Amino acid sequence: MIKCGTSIHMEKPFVHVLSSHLRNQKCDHCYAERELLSCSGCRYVKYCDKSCQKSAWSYHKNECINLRKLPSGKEVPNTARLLLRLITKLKKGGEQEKGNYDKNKFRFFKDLQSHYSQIKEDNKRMEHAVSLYGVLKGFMEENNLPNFSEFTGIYGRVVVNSFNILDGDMNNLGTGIYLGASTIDHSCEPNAVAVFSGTSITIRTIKDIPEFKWSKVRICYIDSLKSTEERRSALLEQYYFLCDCPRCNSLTKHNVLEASVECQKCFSSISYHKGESKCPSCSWEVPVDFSKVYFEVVNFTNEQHERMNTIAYLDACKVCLSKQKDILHKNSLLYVKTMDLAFEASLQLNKWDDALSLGDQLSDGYRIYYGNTHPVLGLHYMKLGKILLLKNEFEKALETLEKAETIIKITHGTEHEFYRTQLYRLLFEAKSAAYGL
Ligand SMILES: C[S@@+](CC[C@H](N)C(=O)[O-])C[C@H]1O[C@@H](n2cnc3c(N)ncnc32)[C@H](O)[C@@H]1O
Repeated sequence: MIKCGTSIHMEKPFVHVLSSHLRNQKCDHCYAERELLSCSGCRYVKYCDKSCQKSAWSYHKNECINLRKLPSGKEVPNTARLLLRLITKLKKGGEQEKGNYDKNKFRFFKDLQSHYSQIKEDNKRMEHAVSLYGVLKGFMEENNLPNFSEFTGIYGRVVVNSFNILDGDMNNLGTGIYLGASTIDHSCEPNAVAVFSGTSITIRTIKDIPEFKWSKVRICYIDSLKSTEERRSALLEQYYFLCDCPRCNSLTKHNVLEASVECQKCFSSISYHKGESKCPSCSWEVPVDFSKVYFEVVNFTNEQHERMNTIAYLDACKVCLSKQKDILHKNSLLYVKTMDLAFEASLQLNKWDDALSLGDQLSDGYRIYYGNTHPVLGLHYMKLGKILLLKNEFEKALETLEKAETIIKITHGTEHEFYRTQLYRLLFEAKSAAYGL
């Protein structure tokens, strides 16, 4: 038995690339945020010190020559840089590099799934591949560039096996390929999670795994705050498989709650979208004319969510929430998604009272859709704890931060920098203030 909160795999990236929007803030090699020195060759990438620059030279040297020619202010797409590094590495012996995922089990880059035939049939992906091939042609000598068919195989392996490299706060920092970790399949009800220290990946169990086998480890490839239909179509579109995990397959509590309405007598959930029209708890019957107002609310909310694709507006969220009141159940997906947007918007506006009341309810929604031991839930409690500290509500802050600690100890571990620096500091502050130390 492997207990939850165990690190079962650690690995450095086979290749990685820092997102270009962060190149003036973070070291291109270790992703640390310090004072940076530009590479004297290209002036495009920056490092925190000479040692990082030296370590990065093996994969930067080739791109450096090309980045020098780049007109100032022009950016190279992240995937193009990743591919450039990858192709160069494969040419220089990387094909023989093994990525272990167990003591005696390993894979080479060629062993990664490419979904070659599906990619060839996928117009969107083929357009992307053609445009990246064009960028690389401008960057590489022709004899170093694989032919287009070989390139499509490499491109397929990249899109199917890449990990988003995240910081402790779950902000996206870059993209990496990890040969060993890429063996792990997906489940919408995962038993493991990937966390990062700089560019290194760690896979940690978030549930106990009896009779541990690698083939039983599952991480979640996508955001869980989605309906079964949305998750399945995202996985099919991006990874070319139809998910048949327990959450997708059965009538689990999420499945029932996804599109549920609120019983107007006892506030239980009624799985209206799935055809239920009677409250399973008190037998209250949904009125016949209910569907008109239900679909009006659902359509209105969906339109607003689409408008808030890049930025959430607190006022718009509040209008949605007031329309949803007494119609959608508090744990229905659309309600939770609206709360999620409203919470983010209130943080952006420093509206702490709004954030606290939204955040409290949102915790329950997160527990349902992300599960009890997910980094998103741990970070959420941390955000609430910080606000409570700001508002001098020290005892509540401590209680909330302890909830964060219980989760982050499992998902990140106490050795993770995020725990040691950020969470530990907040806990110390809350304890000192709560006990008057
Ligand atoms: C990163 S790879 C995972 C390892 C892969 N199974 C392998 O053997 O290389 C991602 C691919 O694995 C397959 N896969 C992952 N999770 C799956 C699941 N739950 N059901 C079916 N196929 C899955 C899909 O083909 C997907 O594109």
